Amino acid sequence: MSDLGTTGATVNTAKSTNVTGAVAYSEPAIVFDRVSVAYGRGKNVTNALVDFNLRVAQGETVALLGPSGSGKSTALKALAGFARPTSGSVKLGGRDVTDLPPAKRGIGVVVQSYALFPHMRVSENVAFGLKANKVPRSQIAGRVADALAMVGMSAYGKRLPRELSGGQQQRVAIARALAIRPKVLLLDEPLAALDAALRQSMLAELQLLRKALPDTAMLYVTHDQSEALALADRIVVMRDARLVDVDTAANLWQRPPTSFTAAFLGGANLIPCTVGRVIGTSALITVADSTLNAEAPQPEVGKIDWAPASPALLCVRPHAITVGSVSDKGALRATVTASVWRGSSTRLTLAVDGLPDLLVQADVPGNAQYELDAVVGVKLPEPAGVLVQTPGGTQ
Ligand SMILES: Nc1ncnc2c1ncn2[C@@H]1O[C@H](COP(=O)(O)OP(=O)(O)OP(=O)(O)O)[C@@H](O)[C@H]1O
Repeated sequence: MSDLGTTGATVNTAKSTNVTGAVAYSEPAIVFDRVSVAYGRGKNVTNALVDFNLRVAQGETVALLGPSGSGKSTALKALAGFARPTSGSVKLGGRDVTDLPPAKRGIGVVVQSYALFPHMRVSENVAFGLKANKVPRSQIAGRVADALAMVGMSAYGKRLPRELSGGQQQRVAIARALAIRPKVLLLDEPLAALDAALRQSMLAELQLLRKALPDTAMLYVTHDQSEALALADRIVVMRDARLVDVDTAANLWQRPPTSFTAAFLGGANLIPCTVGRVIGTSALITVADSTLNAEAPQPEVGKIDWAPASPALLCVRPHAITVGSVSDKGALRATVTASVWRGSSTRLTLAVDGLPDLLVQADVPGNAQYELDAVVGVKLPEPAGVLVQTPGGTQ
């Protein structure tokens, strides 16, 4: 497990230079300190979050990414005050808020089913938080108009929530949270209710917003990796109530620390291989009797022993695989077991000779016409991919 989430002093603490030129370190905007949350009691207890550590710097966007039920929303609820930790603490701007009621935490929250005030018009809903936060009356109309424009809802200010579609209501909820320009903004699957085109434009809006509010920390729950990749400075990958990995999107993508993250982020192929000679961060490996080069990464903290003759997994993205003739130099012989056209590419599922119990996924450009059971040649890139430890780290 990567523990960058617990080493926030070096990774997450915002640094600024004050007027005297001295470097000042400010408190992280968000701290989870060994937070656990359990629902129910006795035999019916669900450990929804276990020993969760994370620091989010001021102005940083962190995405919580993981499969359904992995504890993402629970982490967010613990911070917002909607779920009480059974142990551990949460801090906002250095202040322990574990025992504060939600309304006193001063954070903007958008959840998937956020209920707007049904009797208030859209503009009144958005203005509500501004009034509660004592924004001068003269600024309210302008701030409401700005917030509605950000979510493409300028024309709907006079409507009641029941006169809007679900997606439109959610956009108003986002506008309402944004209008108060909170230091911490929590978003739980905020785009899930929107159709694909709207989701894209809202993603772009949220990116702009991120730039427009450089001091606001955002914690963004999603199970959609493309949202996490588009928005987050860092991604937390969660599984079974625990943090599995945390790092920048680029690092998690290029050098996944765990097989779970490799598979979850981008659906990588994890091909069993045997490690040979390792020099620095390069390794010779054997895959189905072929000897190939691979990257043997080292984490920033700790060290992986890529021991010679030990088993490992070779992480190869589907788009990095080339499919051609079986007679191509260095090609592995494979049989096409499925072919699905996806518009700009075709996803081939391949049974590769010498790799039993594994189907390799390859994305080839365009609408490639391959017959089922066709024999093809599969070439891995150079280097062939990145080594990932087998689950449990057995070497
Ligand atoms: N109020 C509750 N009472 C009992 N169990 C709950 C409650 N809320 C969540 N859980 C359970 O806690 C676990 C974590 O749920 P959580 O909603 O945090 O997951 P998630 O990763 O956000 O999932 P999703 O992506 O489906 O929203 C799940 O097993 C869920 O069934």
